[in-house]
Amino acid sequence: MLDIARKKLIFALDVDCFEEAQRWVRLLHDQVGLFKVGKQLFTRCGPDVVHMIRAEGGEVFLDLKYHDIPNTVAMASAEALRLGVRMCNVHALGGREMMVAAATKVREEAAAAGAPLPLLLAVTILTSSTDETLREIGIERPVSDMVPRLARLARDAGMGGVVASPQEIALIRAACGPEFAIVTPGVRPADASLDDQKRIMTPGAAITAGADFLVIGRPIARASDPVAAAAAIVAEMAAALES
Ligand SMILES: O=c1ccn([C@@H]2O[C@H](COP(=O)(O)O)[C@@H](O)[C@H]2O)c(=O)[nH]1
Repeated sequence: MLDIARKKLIFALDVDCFEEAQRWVRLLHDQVGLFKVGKQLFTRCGPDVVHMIRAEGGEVFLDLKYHDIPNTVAMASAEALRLGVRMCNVHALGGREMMVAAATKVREEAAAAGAPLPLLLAVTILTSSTDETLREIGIERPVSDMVPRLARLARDAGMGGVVASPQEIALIRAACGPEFAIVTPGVRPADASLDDQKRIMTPGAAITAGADFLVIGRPIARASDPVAAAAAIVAEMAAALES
């Protein structure tokens, strides 16, 4: 069960230099299933960091959350495919036409190249957001309405899953069924700092709720012993999978 749990843990590589990213990959390679490359590291290091992780034997979630006109997002998603990432994502708030364009382009390009299809994810509502955040930008519906609504839109547009808080897993499963992938940041061990995360759950509770993958960064990166912190999270996930 520990192996299954480990494969579900994604470490957020939120660092600002290539060498530090490589140190983390080497340190945590046996503890986690994937490494997430986000805006900070990709803006600093570009595709080289993705190539490095793959050369080290790791798999990559390219978390660039594309949100632009449909053609731009489709072309950017095709570039993500060419990098050989296992997962990449767009913002569901970019709308149906944008998601259809991305999903269609990635499928066509993967088929033409004989390349494996990455898991295309749509970010629903960021885990740092609350109902109040939505009201501030003119969205009167609560997070608990918006997340399943965006998840359904993403599924119908051809996305393979969503990024959401573990708090919304039951709503997403009811809207989109058991096969639709749910990747959850906003995960905090019971004694960890929440940082800027607002809609959180513990690793065990997220697994029990049905998360397919957990994204965790600072609780591991800022621990005095990151390997032990990752191992403790994996053990908590494994215990939840067993029960
Ligand atoms: O809704 C979202 C979408 C993406 N993220 C990303 O996940 C990690 C979380 O890191 P922690 O240090 O564990 O908070 C981070 O890279 C975010 O960009 C998210 O948190 N919420």
